[in-house]
Amino acid sequence: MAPSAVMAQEVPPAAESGEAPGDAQVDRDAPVDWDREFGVVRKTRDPVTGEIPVDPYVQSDANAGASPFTGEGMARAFGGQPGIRRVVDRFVELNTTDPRIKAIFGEHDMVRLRRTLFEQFCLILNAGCHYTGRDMKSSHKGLGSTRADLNALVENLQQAMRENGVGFAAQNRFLSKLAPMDADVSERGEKRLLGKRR
Ligand code: HEM
Repeated sequence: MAPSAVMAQEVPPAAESGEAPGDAQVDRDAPVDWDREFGVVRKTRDPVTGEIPVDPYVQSDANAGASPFTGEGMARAFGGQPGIRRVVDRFVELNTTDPRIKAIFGEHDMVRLRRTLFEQFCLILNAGCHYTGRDMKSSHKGLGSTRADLNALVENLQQAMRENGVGFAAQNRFLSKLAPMDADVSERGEKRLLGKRR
């Protein structure tokens, strides 16, 4: 085959200057793309919702992990949807600034959490919503949260409800809906260490 212009370009000019073959093509000052080197895939936020996409799952109200109250009493005690929104936003704020548990929330999508928590609370309180989030077991899998973390989170929820004028009886009724979820949202690390089971 006759030498072409392309083949002529492939002969490294550095060959005559003593550089190793191929060195001419390596830009030693170019920044290294470490994500590519380590195969890290970064998900970008949806430009409309601001949320980071999650793997596909089947949506169902059953994923909320508790059946709704009947009647309007609980929704009213929380101040309807606007009141539930205030409780959820404050609850998320407390959790993400609480030195005991903020590290667990650090790398996660708080835009999505605020939306799905609102839907979950609103559904359970019978305030007119559907829950579109994941079930409690799969969404908390691998977080490594313990019973102590759950206790801290419940204290924060109590504070958020108290600050937003939810009466004590309604607070306790709501917490009694969440309590059975404990095995799905936390691991019993300390209990196991102590050799005890609840
Ligand atoms: C009964 C108690 C709890 C309830 C009702 C609850 C509720 C929820 C809901 C609705 C979601 C969103 C699911 C989705 O994205 O589809 C979620 C996610 C999350 N929860 Fe909880 N949770 C509870 C306990 C906890 C505890 C104890 C911790 C840690 C201290 C925790 C940390 C998180 C984190 C970090 C996420 C985001 C997970 C992700 O982005 O993949 N949760 N939780």
